[in-house]
Amino acid sequence: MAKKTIHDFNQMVANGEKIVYLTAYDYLTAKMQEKAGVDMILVGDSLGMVSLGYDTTFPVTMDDMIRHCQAVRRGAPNTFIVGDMPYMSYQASDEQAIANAGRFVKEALVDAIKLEGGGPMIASRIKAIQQAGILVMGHIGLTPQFMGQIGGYKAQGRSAGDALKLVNQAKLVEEAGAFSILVEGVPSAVGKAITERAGIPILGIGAGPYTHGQLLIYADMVGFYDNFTPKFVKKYANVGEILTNAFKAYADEVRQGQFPIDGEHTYKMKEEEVKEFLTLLESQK
Ligand SMILES: Nc1nc(=O)c2c([nH]1)NC[C@@H]1CN(c3ccc(C(=O)N[C@@H](CCC(=O)O)C(=O)O)cc3)CN21
Ligand SMILES: CC(C)C(=O)C(=O)O
Ligand SMILES: [Mg+2]
Repeated sequence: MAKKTIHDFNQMVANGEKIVYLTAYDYLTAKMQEKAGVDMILVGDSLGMVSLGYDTTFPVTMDDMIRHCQAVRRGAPNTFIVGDMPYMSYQASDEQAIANAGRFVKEALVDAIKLEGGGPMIASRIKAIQQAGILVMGHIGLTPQFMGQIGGYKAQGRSAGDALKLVNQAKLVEEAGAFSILVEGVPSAVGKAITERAGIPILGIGAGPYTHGQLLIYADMVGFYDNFTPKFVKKYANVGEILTNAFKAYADEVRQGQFPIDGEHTYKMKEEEVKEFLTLLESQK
């Protein structure tokens, strides 16, 4: 299937078709997701937590993101890929934001970038990157790069006043030129209000069923990442358990000499070569 474009995503919204969005961080996973027909892949800075083992997304660097976006691109050459701008790769200035967004496109051939926030400074960054010719996805609600100010990974927009602020942030991000917005960790009523008022595709993660599409962290929905599981995750498989059992079975068989089996998992040598080999060994004594 041909790679989808923003026109396809806008058409899907017009037709009432949901947009399927998942994160991926490596070649193998991206390949499976493309095969499964996922519409859009996010190489999230959750990479830092899910693949690199940090407790937060803060330590993730541009070089980390570029390397993993390249791997995902190789695995999913025909899927729309969004690169997530890591902490401090766009905050300092519009110029810094354009330069780093440009690296994602130039070095990893992503289709769009995403950045967190809904205030006037972020609106300026979105406008600058968009005017440089790059598609920008906004990200509001539970924004992990603001976790210090939020006070942890907590749902947002749970009071009437905070909910209204999020609706207004979505407007600001859309007006700044974002082609789509990801809304994370908000009550369904807030996801619904933002979606109904938007002129661009609204994607949700933990934002209820009314958004134009859904995102999950792939490692959560297959039961791979187990440090914590957000409330909004549904587990579709238990890959962590399957892999752990496979590793245990391998360990047992190696220890008991049951693996490898000679003749099955081994290289063969012609009979005459073995004979000559033994003679050579003998004559070397
Ligand atoms: N593996 C993984 N999945 C994610 O969804 C995710 C990441 N990592 N890393 C970056 C952010 C952090 N996110 C998180 C992390 C934790 C909760 C969580 O545990 N929430 C609790 C309490 C919510 C509250 O206090 O309001 C929950 O029960 O959902 C939610 C989103 C979403 N993102
Ligand atoms: C949690 C999602 C929205 C994200 O930004 C990421 O995967 O980094
Ligand atoms: Mg992120």
